[in-house]
Amino acid sequence: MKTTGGTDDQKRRAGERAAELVEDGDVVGLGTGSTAAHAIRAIGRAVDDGLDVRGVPTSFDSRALARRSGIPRCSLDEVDDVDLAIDGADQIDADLSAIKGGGAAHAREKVVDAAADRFVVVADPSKVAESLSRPVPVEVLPDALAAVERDLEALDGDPTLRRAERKDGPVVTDNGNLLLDCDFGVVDDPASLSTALSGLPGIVEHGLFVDLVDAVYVGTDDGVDVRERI
Ligand SMILES: O=C(CO)[C@H](O)[C@H](O)COP(=O)(O)O
Repeated sequence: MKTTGGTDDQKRRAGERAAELVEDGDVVGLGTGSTAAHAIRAIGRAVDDGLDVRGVPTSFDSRALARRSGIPRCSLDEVDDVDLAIDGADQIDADLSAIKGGGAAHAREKVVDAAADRFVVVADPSKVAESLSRPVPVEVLPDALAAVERDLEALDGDPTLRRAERKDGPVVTDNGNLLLDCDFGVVDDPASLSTALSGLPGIVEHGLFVDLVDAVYVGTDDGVDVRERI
């Protein structure tokens, strides 16, 4: 379910510009995916140069990259506050609602990103859309799979179990759960759908991020377009 429309240079520009927002003493949410990885590497270089930060990883991969980049790490329950979170997205609309979870990490991402005083999405231009229309990743307790599939269909969704690429069987998240990618077509009202999904028993977390994003940094071929929540 990864989206790969943008170039690595576009992603790098977005990630590196967002990393410049990090200030000495900050606690920073470290997002997941190829664009957030550029931010993590840039923060690591700043740590080498003396910046004092702690990173709260959002996934196994972002924790490993933070370690390799030399960023001191902590968990959310060890800090009173997250100053800034930098994370990628699979699609982002004109109101800065986003779909996340292409890397199956949206449950922890939502907890960390929502805890941040400021949440900045880093993206390439292929992620920007007028309306959300990609399938929404839904993390599900394994025992609840069939019941959640039925509930999603009742919401006019078309769920597909995400399968692993390099093994037979389903994707298992960092939290030991399964993933349904649920196609709702064009999502006319992300807030209502988000509320409906959050109310379904067996759903651990879904990938609709509504009213959470403060700014989007879109890396282009020659710079970075910044969109701030108004
Ligand atoms: O939500 C995510 C992981 O769960 C990622 O942030 C999202 O998939 C974007 O990844 P990339 O920057 O590699 O396109």
